[in-house]
Amino acid sequence: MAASSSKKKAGTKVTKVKKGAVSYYGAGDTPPSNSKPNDRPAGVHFATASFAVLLCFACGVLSPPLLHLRDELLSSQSVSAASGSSSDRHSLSLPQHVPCTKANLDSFLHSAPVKGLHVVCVESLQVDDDGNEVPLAAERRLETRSSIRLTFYKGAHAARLKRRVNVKSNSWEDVKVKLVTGLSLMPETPILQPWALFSAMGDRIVGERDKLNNEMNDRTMSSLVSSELLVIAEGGNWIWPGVSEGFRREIELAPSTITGNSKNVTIETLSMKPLVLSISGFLADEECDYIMEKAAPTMKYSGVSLKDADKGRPASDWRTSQSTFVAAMGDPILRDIELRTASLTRVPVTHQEFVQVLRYGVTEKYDAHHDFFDPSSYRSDPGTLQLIENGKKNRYATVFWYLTDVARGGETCFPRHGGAPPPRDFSMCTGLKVKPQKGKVIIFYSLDASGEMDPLSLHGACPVLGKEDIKWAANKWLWNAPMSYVPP
Ligand SMILES: O=C(O)CCC(=O)C(=O)O
Ligand SMILES: [Fe+2]
Repeated sequence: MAASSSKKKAGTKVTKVKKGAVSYYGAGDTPPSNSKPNDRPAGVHFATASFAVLLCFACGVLSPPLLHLRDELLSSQSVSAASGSSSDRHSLSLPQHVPCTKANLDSFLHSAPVKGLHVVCVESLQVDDDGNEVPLAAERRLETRSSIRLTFYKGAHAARLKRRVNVKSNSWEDVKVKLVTGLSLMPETPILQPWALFSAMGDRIVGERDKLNNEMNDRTMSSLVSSELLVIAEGGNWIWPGVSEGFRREIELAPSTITGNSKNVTIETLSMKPLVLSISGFLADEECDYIMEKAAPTMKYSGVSLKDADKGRPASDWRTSQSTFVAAMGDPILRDIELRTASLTRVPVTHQEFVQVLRYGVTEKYDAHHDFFDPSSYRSDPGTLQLIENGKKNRYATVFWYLTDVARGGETCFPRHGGAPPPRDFSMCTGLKVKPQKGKVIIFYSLDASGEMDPLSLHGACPVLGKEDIKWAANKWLWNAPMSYVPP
């Protein structure tokens, strides 16, 4: 990765996209009739926690989400090439240049279309001596251009048939019209978030609803051109393209707020359907020990947030583990991990719930469920419906932290792996099984790239089998929009 400043910033590298190979950038249902992930008792904790988070932001105890700023990179190429238009030159920071080479495209394109995910390449064109529009050499892409050429890979699909259009103006609104028509982008609705456009590194550049003044327009256009390879997520939040099972992508995380060091991690695709990614060594052993120690005094047998059809049933019908929510306020270690989680997912820290720590003793488990809130299951629960704004807001992804190794059992299972039908018995531990490993985290997406609930994200915790084993883990739930508090 090329960076113009000596200060290292978060980024990703991709070169090739071979199954199982690390890649580098050249220069990234429900149980029987359904419990829902969040405990009713824990639902109260959840709401209180969210309120506290909001209060904290309001009073400035926590820093605002600087993730995207922090992730912005000035590539040496973009800087040395910024000799053209004044708007380009005056850009404060531009995303890292990820050229649309075959190797880089291979790290973003899939063998089958992905709903709601698109890749767009942006080329600068200039009129040559014969009056023909020709692409500008990469190092001159920020210079005055006659137009830009957009190449669409709808559904992030590596199809041979790709669409190209030219845009003559330097106006984001004109580019937007081409994107909307070329990719059939769905507009924001009362139950759908606006779409957003990202650099290949997951930096949000602009969104459907953003209103840009002239300066912002110029900066946005420079960002599009300097990035070259762009990603659009119709749900409005970054999602790491899975590419294929076994695909590995190395990314650099934002520096730690405690040590100032940044580290590289490898994101491995465990499953495409549902999308499950695994990151070993994300948490240090000492951090895992610290979280368990901090959570231990308040651990209680977990509840579940009952769906309409399950009212009156005990939580232990589905879940026999203990849990507690832990706030990060005034806790630099937890706060550092939250920011690292935001850097890993490229989803702002404002979208996070407090971490929910879990403990399973021998035989304890959690039957298959979804982490999202399906509005159709909460028709008699106005509190939940209000919280999720009738479905517009929802849990987007789970970053699941494994705090201990478990010798036997205790896997996280995904019974619908590969698109399998819903299991007949939700307590059966079937499908993809992820073994707990201290410090490892997995990311699974409850909503797909289009922002819709993904029924295949059904998952559960297999019973712990070893007599000596205790499984400690934690849910870090990320929402598709900033958290807000709705009084019960
Ligand atoms: O413990 C696990 O592996 C999964 C737990 C889970 O899905 C949850 O708490 O929502
Ligand atoms: Fe879950």
